[in-house]
Amino acid sequence: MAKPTVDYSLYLVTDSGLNHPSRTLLQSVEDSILGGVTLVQLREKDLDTPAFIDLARKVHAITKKHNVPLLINDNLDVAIAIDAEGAHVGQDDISCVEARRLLGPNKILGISTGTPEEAQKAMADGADYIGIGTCFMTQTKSPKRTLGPIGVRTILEAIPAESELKTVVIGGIKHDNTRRVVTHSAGAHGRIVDGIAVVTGIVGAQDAKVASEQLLSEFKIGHELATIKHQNNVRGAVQDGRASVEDVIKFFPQMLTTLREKSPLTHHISNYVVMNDTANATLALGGSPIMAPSAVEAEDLSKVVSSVVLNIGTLTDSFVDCMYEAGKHANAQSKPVVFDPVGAGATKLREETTRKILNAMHVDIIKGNAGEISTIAKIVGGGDKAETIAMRGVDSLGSGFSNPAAVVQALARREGAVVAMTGITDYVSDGFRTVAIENGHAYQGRITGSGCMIASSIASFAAISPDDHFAAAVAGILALNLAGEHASTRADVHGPGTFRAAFIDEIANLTPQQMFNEARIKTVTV
Ligand SMILES: Nc1ncnc2c1ncn2[C@@H]1O[C@H](COP(=O)(O)OP(=O)(O)OP(=O)(O)O)[C@@H](O)[C@H]1O
Ligand SMILES: Cc1ncsc1CCO
Repeated sequence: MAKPTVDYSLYLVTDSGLNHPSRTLLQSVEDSILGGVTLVQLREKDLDTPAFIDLARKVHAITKKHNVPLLINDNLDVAIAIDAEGAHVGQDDISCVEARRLLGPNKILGISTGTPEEAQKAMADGADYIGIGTCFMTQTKSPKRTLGPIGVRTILEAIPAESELKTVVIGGIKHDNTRRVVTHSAGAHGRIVDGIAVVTGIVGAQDAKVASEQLLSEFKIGHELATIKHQNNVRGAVQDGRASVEDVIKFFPQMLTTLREKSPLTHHISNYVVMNDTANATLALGGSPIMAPSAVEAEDLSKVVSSVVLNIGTLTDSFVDCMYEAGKHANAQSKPVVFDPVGAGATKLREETTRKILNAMHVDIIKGNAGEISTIAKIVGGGDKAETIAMRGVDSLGSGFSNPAAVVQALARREGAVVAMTGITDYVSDGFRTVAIENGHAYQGRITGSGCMIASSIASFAAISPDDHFAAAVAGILALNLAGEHASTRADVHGPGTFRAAFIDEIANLTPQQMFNEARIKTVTV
């Protein structure tokens, strides 16, 4: 028989130990197929071969009835005995070459991979597909390190665009992270995972049919979004409906007026150093802050706030737990998330936390100084050849990137986010529109938290500009830079201390018209 064509979209991997107590494994398998599962793998680590064969025959009867291929985990004898459609092997099991020899050319063969090298070897050794994982921590495996969508992307990018090798992602995939995993792991050359492999999310569910329906629907949405993102990147042009930079600037006075009328509430998980200043800057601008670092209230808050700021300045485990919760709920409710990776390059903990946050949620706007942005470029990779900018503590050292506009534009495209990089000149890009903002005053660099206040200002503008976060980021920076300029010329400002107070005053005094008249913003063509 010829090798069956396989739809990898929703791949059920069974585990008797995790099956919901109210259902038998056979019931879960059938329910999941009725809910849309397209491929089944029978994984039984503790059964001897005769018992495994017995169970496999029963499962096979169900999968055959519904025309869904069945693969057997690890035990090739079982796969051959029941004439399953194929097998899946791990890195420590029988080799891929040997498995192919035993199965013959017309059976489906998959192998688990966790590195680009393993993926390339699987391709050379004749695998049909690879399982890429572990993506997130799971009940079934406790790996030393999880890949996250960023790690999955690195593996996808190691597979040549023309290769027919199929890919599924595995490890902790649930309906509420599927969309993000699929979109965020999509490779620069356009490769998107062909499917999601799920264990607990299906067999552990009381209703495996409903769980499968939800997962399949999320996978399809994620796949479509990833395809659109790739097409936009390839097109490389301003997308239809995206306002030009000139039009964006013309609209700034109206944006400030709207912000003051609506006074959007922003959930801040910020640092101890700047918490008071960022709250006051938000109020002075016209927004409304709530500083709430407990994970316990993050879900409740997500229902009432209009945007979220995540700032890792004074990092503790409990702050980070709250960031995951707040980010997850904000994503689910389409509320913009602004990420301020304070000091990201300064220590391993900050770099790892930055990686985890980028993996755990979709960040709409990334705001950082050159050192922080260079660390993120290093984490997410992708060949934009960003130089490494050193940091000392939370401050960026040196004169910055040789081509800062190219760095922010490349990072924005790669992350599908708006990237704002502060410094003497600030750069903002959504991957298509890239600007340099010349406003601002050196005094801002002499007080702590002026970058953090900018993240708050961006979040207030993002709340009233849900369809254009690029406009929000530029407006957010401009507003505070104008306030910095105005404060610096005041007769009562004699140094950083008096500047700090005057700065808050001038944020409040800013007029909508100044947002247009005094803007020194230019488009940069990369
Ligand atoms: N010399 C300068 N001239 C003009 N503007 C400046 C200057 N230094 C800083 N700024 C402005 O200060 C703001 C904060 O930028 P900066 O890069 O200093 O942030 P940061 O290092 O993240 O700050 P922090 O960590 O203290 O919050 C930006 O809007 C930037 O334009
Ligand atoms: C100085 C400092 N240290 C941790 S956070 C912070 C404020 C600047 O972000």
